[in-house]
Amino acid sequence: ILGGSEAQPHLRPYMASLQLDGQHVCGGFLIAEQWVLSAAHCTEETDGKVFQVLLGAHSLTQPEPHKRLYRVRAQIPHPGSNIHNNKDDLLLLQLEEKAELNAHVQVLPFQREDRDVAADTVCVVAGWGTISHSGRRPDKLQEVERPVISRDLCNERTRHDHTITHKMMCTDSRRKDSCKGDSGGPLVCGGVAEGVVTAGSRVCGNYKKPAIYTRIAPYAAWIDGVMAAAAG
Ligand SMILES: O=C(O)c1[nH]c2ccc(F)cc2c1NC(=O)[C@H]1C[C@@H]1c1ccccc1
Repeated sequence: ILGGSEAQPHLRPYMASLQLDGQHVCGGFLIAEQWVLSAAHCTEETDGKVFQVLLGAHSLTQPEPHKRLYRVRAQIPHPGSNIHNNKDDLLLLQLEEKAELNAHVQVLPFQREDRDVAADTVCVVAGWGTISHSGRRPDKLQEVERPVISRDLCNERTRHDHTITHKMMCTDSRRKDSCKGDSGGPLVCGGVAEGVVTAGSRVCGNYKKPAIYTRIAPYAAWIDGVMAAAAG
């Protein structure tokens, strides 16, 4: 997160850190007791290794009550996701067991109504991603408020040049922005997850390259289907 501030500890109890060998790779968030939603690109370059999911954390390194690392039973990227673009950039992770819910570990509801969030709506994005252009990594969860920008503005030639589909949304990236390592985390508007930070590599903090999120509502049926099928 560029230009943000340290989150109030455990006030975003849905936040997840996707880790490989104890290292934070991407964000994610709890959408059900046994399910975390993140971004499919985060599984690139992991040569088939399976993530572990840290829940209940504020600091990535310090011992904290209710902080717990969960094994992942299954990682399911959206079938339409691919390495060439940001399309369908979603990843579902089934935890080995149901997460123990408490004040520090809670599910975040996601938007099911497929309607664009109005431009200028102020949303919040949080994560343990880079906090400086030099790539400094925070130990504690960061957050920043960002206004939604219209798809038309985001699709202008000098911005994302008509690559933003109706299943994506954008926020202003002037100075304050999500960045590498924040991918997979939720864009929260009015207490509901409306988007997931896309994990395609992109410059951060440059107003000419707005942040891109996968809208969640268009994928509600896919998410429900995967969770129902796995429940058996
Ligand atoms: O965050 C992303 O957009 C993104 N997309 C990817 C694709 C492949 C892939 F193997 C990883 C990623 C990845 N995350 C990262 O590189 C994370 C490791 C870096 C990081 C940044 C800040 C703080 C801690 C760690």
